[in-house]
Amino acid sequence: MFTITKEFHFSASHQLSHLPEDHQCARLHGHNYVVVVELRAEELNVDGFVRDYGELKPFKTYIDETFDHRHLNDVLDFASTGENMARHLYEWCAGRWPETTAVKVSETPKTWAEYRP
Ligand SMILES: Nc1nc2c(c(=O)[nH]1)N=C([C@H](O)[C@H](O)COP(=O)(O)OP(=O)(O)OP(=O)(O)O)CN2
Ligand SMILES: [Zn+2]
Repeated sequence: MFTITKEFHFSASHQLSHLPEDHQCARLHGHNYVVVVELRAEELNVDGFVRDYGELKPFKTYIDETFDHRHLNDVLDFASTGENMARHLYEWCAGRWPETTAVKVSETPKTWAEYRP
């Protein structure tokens, strides 16, 4: 089994308004997000790739245009927890690249949320 990963970055603000008022994440704040997409294949293609990293460029475009320097509450119809973001981004990738196996999202240098169905 072969596994490849590629990392993407964006900066955004959000507010987890469903949390109690005294929760720090209920306040408006921002993160420098890191997203890692993982793809797997039993066999390599004729180029020796699981998939060319360059083919993931539309994901960078999607992230840049949809999330970068935006307020996530304005662009998402679900609460922007790391877990929900990871699932949303996994579904976006898996709909295009069937080799997608997981997406991880980091909000801070110490935290990671992963969606792996
Ligand atoms: N399971 C989750 N818990 C939390 C999420 C999340 O998405 N999933 N999000 C947040 C906050 O938005 C943010 O990520 C901050 O989290 P936290 O690590 O608690 O904050 P600090 O960086 O201030 O933590 P320190 O331990 O003080 O460094 C919260 N929880
Ligand atoms: Zn946050």
